[in-house]
Amino acid sequence: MMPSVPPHSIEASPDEDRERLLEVALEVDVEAAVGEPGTKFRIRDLTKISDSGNGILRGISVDIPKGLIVGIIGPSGSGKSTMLRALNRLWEPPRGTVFLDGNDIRELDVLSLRRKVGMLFQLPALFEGTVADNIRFGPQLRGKKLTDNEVLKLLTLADLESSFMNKNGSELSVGQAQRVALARTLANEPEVLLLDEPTSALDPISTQNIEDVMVKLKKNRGMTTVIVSHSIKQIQRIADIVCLLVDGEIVEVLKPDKLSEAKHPMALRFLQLSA
Ligand SMILES: Nc1ncnc2c1ncn2[C@@H]1O[C@H](COP(=O)(O)OP(=O)(O)OP(=O)(O)O)[C@@H](O)[C@H]1O
Repeated sequence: MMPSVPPHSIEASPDEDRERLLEVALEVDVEAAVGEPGTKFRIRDLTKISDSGNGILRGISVDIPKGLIVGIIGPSGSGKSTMLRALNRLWEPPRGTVFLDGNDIRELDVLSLRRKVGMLFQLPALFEGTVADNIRFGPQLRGKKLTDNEVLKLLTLADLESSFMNKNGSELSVGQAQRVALARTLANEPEVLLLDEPTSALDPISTQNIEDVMVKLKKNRGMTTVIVSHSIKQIQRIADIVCLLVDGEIVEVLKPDKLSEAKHPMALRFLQLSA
């Protein structure tokens, strides 16, 4: 069933001028957007009501294009994490509301989904053991043992030196541990990264390292990334599109350099106070 509200939508194709596509952006009609090859996630009328009857997500409809970085910003408690967690079923969205490459994620095997759609949280939680043990963990579950060389490649990808390989997780700073968590996620060869305030506990240099990796992954691997951040500056540095979430609703979808053109009063107030 089509939602009554047209989804915010943007499409991307590696063969076409991305800037032009971003300009066209938004407000593409549902019919045209559904199943388009440039769409990674299709979200339709995603709703969550709390046990006490409050709307946590109120009919979110948006398309997440392939190969771009999508930022989600909004006031505390607006539903950003809940929306993000729906995308890999850390919270189970209702059937018929979230589609990955056109497939309802509720119909997919949840473990395969989470391999394809990796997630990083605000604070990295490493398993006991060495950095290499952590990175090998995911592939090992599928019966694949990563060689030292493969582990090194993942470390490099996450901007860590080879000397980290045999360090124990407990010896690392939060910023280094976050990059190991990223390498561990990348070991599963995800197509999408979900990042929930991944740098809010990091210093500016570690933050920049993680941001650089995100941008490199987009450029070199066509990674689709959805990042929740409280930092509008961060979103402006790395995102291609930004969704403004207020009180469980996406009230604006804009290019990051057009944030000042937001019209929704709450969104405007939030942007002014966060600037
Ligand atoms: N399982 C739940 N049961 C009841 N209420 C919940 C549940 N999960 C989240 N909430 C409520 O839903 C609202 C949205 O929470 P969420 O964590 O998604 O917001 P957020 O925008 O990510 O907030 P923040 O920026 O503070 O992290 C909040 O009011 C929260 O208290």
